[in-house]
Amino acid sequence: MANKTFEQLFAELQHKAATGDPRTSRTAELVSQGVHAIGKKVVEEAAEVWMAAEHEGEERTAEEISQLLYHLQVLMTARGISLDDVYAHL
Ligand SMILES: N=c1c2ncn([C@@H]3O[C@H](COP(=O)(O)OP(=O)(O)OP(=O)(O)O)[C@@H](O)[C@H]3O)c2ncn1[C@@H]1O[C@H](COP(=O)(O)O)[C@@H](O)[C@H]1O
Repeated sequence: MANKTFEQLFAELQHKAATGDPRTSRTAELVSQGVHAIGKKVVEEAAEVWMAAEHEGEERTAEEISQLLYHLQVLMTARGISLDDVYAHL
């Protein structure tokens, strides 16, 4: 049961990055920290996906994947890359 789709999350993050308060929005906080800090989170979350897939269950792995997808979307937002920009390469 999904809380939201990939596209819905991306739209929410665009709004948070533009209007969110870094004190209350994780997205606004990360975007204010910049691409370098967000990139480190992407690498960290990717490693956690790998470890979960190899050593933990499906639910834990899915949770880690959701965190990686979130941080990738934050990186896209910070760089001004749209979903269509990415879909064009799929
Ligand atoms: N999907 C997510 C999401 N996934 C992961 N995270 C963040 O990523 C963290 C998980 O990474 P870590 O375990 O490394 O957390 P941490 O150790 O506290 O991170 P550090 O500060 O130490 O780097 C979580 O604690 C969240 O802060 C997310 N933060 C927000 N969202 C969604 O994004 C939308 C906008 O959220 P806000 O910008 O916070 O309003 C909402 O729909 C949220 O549900």
